[in-house]
Amino acid sequence: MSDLPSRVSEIFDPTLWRDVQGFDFTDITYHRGVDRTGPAERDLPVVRIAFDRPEVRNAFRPHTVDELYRALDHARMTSDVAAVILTGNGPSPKDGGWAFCSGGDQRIRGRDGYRYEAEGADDEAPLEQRREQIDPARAGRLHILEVQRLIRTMPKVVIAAVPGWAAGGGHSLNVVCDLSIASRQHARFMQTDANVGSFDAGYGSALLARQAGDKRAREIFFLAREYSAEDAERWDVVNEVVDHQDLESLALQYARIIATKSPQAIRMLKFAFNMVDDGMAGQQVFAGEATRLAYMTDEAVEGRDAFLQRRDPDWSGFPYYY
Ligand SMILES: CC(C)(COP(=O)(O)OP(=O)(O)OC[C@H]1O[C@@H](n2cnc3c(N)ncnc32)[C@H](O)[C@@H]1OP(=O)(O)O)[C@@H](O)C(=O)NCCC(=O)NCCSC(=O)c1cc(O)c2ccccc2c1O
Repeated sequence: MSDLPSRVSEIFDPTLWRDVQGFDFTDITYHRGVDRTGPAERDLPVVRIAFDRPEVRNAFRPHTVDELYRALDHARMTSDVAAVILTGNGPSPKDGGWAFCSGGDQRIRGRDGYRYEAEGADDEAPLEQRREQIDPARAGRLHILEVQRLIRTMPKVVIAAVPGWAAGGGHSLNVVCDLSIASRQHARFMQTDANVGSFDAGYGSALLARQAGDKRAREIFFLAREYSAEDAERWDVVNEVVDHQDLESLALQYARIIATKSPQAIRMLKFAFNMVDDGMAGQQVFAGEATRLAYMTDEAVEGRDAFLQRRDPDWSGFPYYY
């Protein structure tokens, strides 16, 4: 039996998870679901990835985004993982506030994007000192957009479990996830981009308009008003609202149900849902999986074998289906 992981969040149940080895993350946590009820511990087909900067409402800096990308990409390439839960640890040790993610860390935003801090920088330092800690050799980044694309194109279902604030770039991350569950007591939503002179003019706005409708999406961005979990459910920004204590268990339940379905059917469906909005890039992702299916057929094997055996392919056994 593996050791129980530490309780990274007040609503995290350590008996249901193990640490994923091989990573030394500072800004996120990464766990694999486990079933410890039987005689032998068994991995479950789900991982949990969480922002772990609760003292700043889980705002992300470039380093956070690097870690998030690595964990998601690892989950993408782990062939017995069906679903990913993306959430935020909490509450804040400073004031007890909960957050999913409050977007880019405004303290290290430069004119070219969000800036890396030098090795060993003090995360508790006051604002002026933080600016001095910025690494001048590294360009500013906006690569949360790369994370959005990874969530969108990974052949697994990504479930946002929103325990508190989803604001700015954190609001957009919720929009990009395949499914969302929100805490009745603590989840709050606000699209603050325009307050701080930023704008997610990609998925964060266009996909929101698909989900909530065009007028509502404009309202959410233009007025930047706080809205509740119940509003989010009514406006199709989340799938379900649940009591705070039950948030993670419901997310896990979603993931376990998804894992009972055909992996092939789930990835074809995810990419089919995306395709109409993702243009030729969406077609490419869907088509890649269609090619994989084709490779599994005798017809495609005949094409390959004929080439390798230096003969003409014999297609006679393969009708022109209609
Ligand atoms: C999220 C809030 C509405 C929560 O309000 P609340 O009153 O509950 O909490 P506080 O405001 O007191 O916050 C507690 C504590 O956390 C610090 N903090 C919160 N958010 C951030 C943040 N984003 N960056 C840095 N620090 C943050 C806050 O200062 C307090 O610290 P103390 O030291 O005082 O304790 C509210 O906090 C809020 O509105 N936050 C800001 C939300 C925001 O505007 N986010 C940025 C939007 S822009 C963005 O995210 C973005 C990023 C990208 O990379 C993009 C890339 C490409 C296109 C667009 C992008 C984009 O839009």
